[in-house]
Amino acid sequence: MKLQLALDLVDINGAIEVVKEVESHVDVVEIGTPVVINEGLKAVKEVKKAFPDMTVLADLKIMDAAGYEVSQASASGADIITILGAAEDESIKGAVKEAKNQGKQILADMIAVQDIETRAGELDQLGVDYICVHTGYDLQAVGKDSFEDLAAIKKVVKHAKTAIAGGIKLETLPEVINHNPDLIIVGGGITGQDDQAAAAKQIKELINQG
Ligand SMILES: O=C([C@H](O)CO)[C@H](O)[C@H](O)COP(=O)(O)O
Repeated sequence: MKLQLALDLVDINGAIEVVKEVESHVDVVEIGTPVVINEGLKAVKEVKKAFPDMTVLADLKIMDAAGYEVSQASASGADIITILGAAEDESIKGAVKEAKNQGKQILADMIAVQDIETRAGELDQLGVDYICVHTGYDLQAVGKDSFEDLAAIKKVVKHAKTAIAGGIKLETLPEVINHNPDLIIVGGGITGQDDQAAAAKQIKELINQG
């Protein structure tokens, strides 16, 4: 199980400062959708330039023009790029093809997918590298989580790695770990803490203990 730090509510300098604090405890750094909306792919480029050995994920949540958008994120230094699981199969295929050409990976985000199990099976066949169950901010606000969805996709996914995101904190981490996803994505559970390095360290230690 790997740990991905999601950076959503920072600017480029803020992102670099957070990564400096926590880099030895995280495996992947996510440039979150709000950061890309505010700063563009320059945010991906600058973070990758500052931390060339770090795996950087660009959370573009692609819905269309997938091959082109993957090519642009890849040129900016992203190692993993996200597409919405709800996108058309043609878009998924375009993203996977371009990522393979560039030696990059695709994470399909299942946010707002209704039939999670069926779609996860299809995405697995379409060749995405990760399938991520995700309770976004707006559903977190009404008390939802993604544990059942993770169990559902683990039943059908044969090739892709599994991931979970959305409101994961130290208190909910044991339940996440019990489900054994390949990638655990934590944003506010680290960035919202007074001591971000200590929070990341504690989370990583728990993950390593399995
Ligand atoms: O993808 C995310 C969200 O849609 C905003 O872009 C977050 O990165 C993801 O939910 C992880 O962040 P936390 O929920 O704060 O852990």
